[in-house]
Amino acid sequence: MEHFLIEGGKPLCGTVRIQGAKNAALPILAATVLADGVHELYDVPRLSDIDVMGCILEALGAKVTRFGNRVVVDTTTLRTSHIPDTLMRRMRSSIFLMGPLLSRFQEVSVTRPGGCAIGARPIDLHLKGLQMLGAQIEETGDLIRCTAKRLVGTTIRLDLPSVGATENVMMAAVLADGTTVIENAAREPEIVDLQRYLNQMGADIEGAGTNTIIIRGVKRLRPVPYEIIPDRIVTGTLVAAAVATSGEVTLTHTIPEHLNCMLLMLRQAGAEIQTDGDTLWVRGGRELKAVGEIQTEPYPGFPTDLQPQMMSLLTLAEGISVIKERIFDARLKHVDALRKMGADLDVVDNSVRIRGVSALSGTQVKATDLRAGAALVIAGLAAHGTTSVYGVEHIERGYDRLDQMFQRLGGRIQRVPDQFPSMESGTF
Ligand SMILES: CC(=O)N[C@H]1[C@@H](OP(=O)(O)OP(=O)(O)OC[C@H]2O[C@@H](n3ccc(=O)[nH]c3=O)[C@H](O)[C@@H]2O)O[C@H](CO)[C@@H](O)[C@@H]1O
Ligand SMILES: C=C(OP(=O)(O)O)C(=O)O
Repeated sequence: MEHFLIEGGKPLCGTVRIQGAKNAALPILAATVLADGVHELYDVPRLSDIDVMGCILEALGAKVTRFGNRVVVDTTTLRTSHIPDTLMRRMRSSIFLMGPLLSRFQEVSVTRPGGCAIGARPIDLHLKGLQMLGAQIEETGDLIRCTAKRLVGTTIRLDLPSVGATENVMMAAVLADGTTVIENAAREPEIVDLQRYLNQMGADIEGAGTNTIIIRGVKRLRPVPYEIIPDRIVTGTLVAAAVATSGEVTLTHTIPEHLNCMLLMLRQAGAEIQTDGDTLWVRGGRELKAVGEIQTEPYPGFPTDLQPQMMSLLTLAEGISVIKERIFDARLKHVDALRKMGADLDVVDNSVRIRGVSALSGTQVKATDLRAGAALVIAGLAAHGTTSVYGVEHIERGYDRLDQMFQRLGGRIQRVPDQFPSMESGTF
C-alpha cells in the first residue's frame, strides 16, 4: 500500500489541464451496451472506478481497450446480463448498467452496488423507475432480477432528483415503445452529457439540464465517437487547493459555469477568479474570510462532492462559516482528520461550524472516502510541516494521478510505500 507524503506551506502555481469527468464517463460507458458495435470514447480519465466499469463490461462479454485517454468498447460480443456480486460491490456506478442491460437483454440480474461510505444509498428510485417502464422485479436474497419483454414509455415522477436514477431511467427508456417523461429529474451537467451522447447515437431526448426530461423511444442506436466533458469536481478541487495555499493557478479544459455556485463562495472568501472560454484563473488572497452558511444541494446548488474540499479551505478563513451536508447522511468523516490537523470544527447533526484558524499542522491522517481524501490533501498542501495521507485507493477512484497534478503546480507531494502496514488498520 502507498500513501501521499506532503510537505505543506508552498503556494500552488502554474497551469493544469482538467481530466474528463468520472461521473459523465461512467454512465456513458454503461450506455455503450445499448448499441452493438465498436464505441470510441475520448478523454476517459484513468481511475479505478473506470477500470472497474471496464472489468464489468468484460465480464458481460464486451472487449475493452485503453489507448491513453481513449477507451474502445466492442459490444458485439456481449453475451450475458448478469453482473457478478464481487464487481457490483466495488462501486456505486455498477448500478448504471441496470437500465441499459434490461433494454438490451430484456432481463438483468445484479446485487446491491457498493461505493464510498458516505451514508445510506438506496436504489429504490432506480427500481421504481424501471418498474414503471414495465419491468418485473424479483428479489431473492441479495439477488435482484429484473425482466421486461417490452419496456413502455410513461411519466415517472422521482421522489427526489437522484442523479443515478435519472440516468438509469433515461438509458432504459431510450429504446422503449412510446414516450417517457421524467419529472423532478436531476439537472447535473453529467446528465446533459449523457443526453448529448445518446442523441448522437440516434436517441430522441430533450430537457436534460431542466427538471423535466422527455425521451421518445427509438428503434435502434449506433456507436459514435464521443468526448467526455471536463470534470467539474476536479476543477473545484484544484481551485480550492489554489486558494487554500494562497497560490495562483490556471486551469484549462474547464466549463467554468458548472462551478458558478462554488466560484461565488470563493470570491466572497477573498479569492480572485477570472474565466475566459474554457480557461479558469484563480488567485488566493492572503487573508481568507469566512463565507456564512453553505448548504449542499442538487445542481445548480453547492455540490456535495466539493463539500469536504471547501471545508478544508474554510478551516483557514477568518471568522465563522457553517457547512450543512444535505445530500448524504454520513459525509462528514473528514472532520476528525481536519481536527487532528488543528482545525476548529463543531458538528451538530449534519452541520459543521468552522471557526477559522491561522494555520493547520501536518500529521498522519486517513482518507475515508474519495472527496474526504482530496480534502485532506488540500489541507496537507496548506499546512505547516509534513502530512501523510493514507487511503490513497479512495482518492484514485476519482482523481487521475492527483500527486502528479499537484506536482505540476509546484506542490511538494509524493506517493510513497507504507512503512508500517498497521497504519492501514486503525491507528488513526
Ligand atoms: C457516479 C455519480 O454520478 N455519482 C454522483 C451521483 O451519485 P448518485 O447518483 O448515487 O446520487 P443520487 O443523486 O442518486 O443521491 C442523492 C440522494 O438521493 C438518495 N437516493 C438515491 C437513489 C435512490 O434510489 N434512492 C435515494 O434515496 C441518496 O441516498 C442520496 O441521499 O450524484 C451524487 C449527488 O450529486 C454525487 O455525490 C455522486 O458523485
Ligand atoms: C460520491 C462520489 O461518487 P460515487 O457516486 O461514484 O460513489 C463522488 O464522486 O464524490
